[in-house]
Amino acid sequence: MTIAFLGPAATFTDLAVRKAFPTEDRTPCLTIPRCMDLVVAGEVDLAVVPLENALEGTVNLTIDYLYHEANLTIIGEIIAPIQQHLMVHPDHAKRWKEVEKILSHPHAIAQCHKFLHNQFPHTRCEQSTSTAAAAQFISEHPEYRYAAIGNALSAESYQLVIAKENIHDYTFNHTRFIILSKGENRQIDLPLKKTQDKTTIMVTLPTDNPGALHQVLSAFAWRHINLSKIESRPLKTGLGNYFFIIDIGQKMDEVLLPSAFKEMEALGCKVTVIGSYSSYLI
Ligand SMILES: O=C(O)C(=O)Cc1ccccc1
Repeated sequence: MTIAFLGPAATFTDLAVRKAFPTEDRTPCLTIPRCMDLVVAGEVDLAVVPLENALEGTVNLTIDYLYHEANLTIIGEIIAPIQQHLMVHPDHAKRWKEVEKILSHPHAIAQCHKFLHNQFPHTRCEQSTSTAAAAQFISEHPEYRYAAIGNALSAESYQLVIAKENIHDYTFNHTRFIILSKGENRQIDLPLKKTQDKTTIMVTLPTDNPGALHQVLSAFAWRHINLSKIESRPLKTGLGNYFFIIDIGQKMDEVLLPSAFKEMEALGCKVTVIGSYSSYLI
């Protein structure tokens, strides 16, 4: 089996893939959409992409590409702890406080916002395609006095020195990664701790039915179905037009969830199940 992930080697996504699929082949990709495209095209079996971070929230690109472009199924979820470190080229290890620029993935920069604001108030941050891409750039360009933010494996893989450990602003820093597959739901069993079952749906509301969102929530509430997340994203058809992503705290069944979805469709909602899967913790 081959698994696409946001590369290069040693990203946080790569760490999750190595833990979840220790013996499978891995294909690094430059972007999250590229990971999904490879699954759609049948060039790889699965993709693992970040979906949500505890500090920074949803990875909008992942949700939006899933809704608008890539018809894929979520077959599993991996929740991984995230520790961000500041790293520099060994040539600059002693004078790391004088770096001129800090590179990283936008989510990693956002997770360290307070640290950067307090310790590097005059240093520019620049987005890179991933944390490991930032580390790789720094490794290949000792002539620049730059730093990268990323994990310990990327420091080791690209021969960088960790100048400051654990620079993320809040201790409880976790990221949810989803495992995507083409076609029907397929069962996977990962060598990790299984924590809960989930079903994720995407819902659009009717435009001519005031109170529809309340009624959607009622369809779950009176059945005692637990929701762990609801979020709106723009439909990209005009201001005020949204779709909703809803995480339900149980697997798809024969009766309860189908009856809730039928009730929502009777209100004029469009309901798409994008996965019913187990969540695993690293
Ligand atoms: O850039 C990476 O290493 C990624 O895998 C994306 C990411 C960035 C920050 C936190 C979690 C995942």
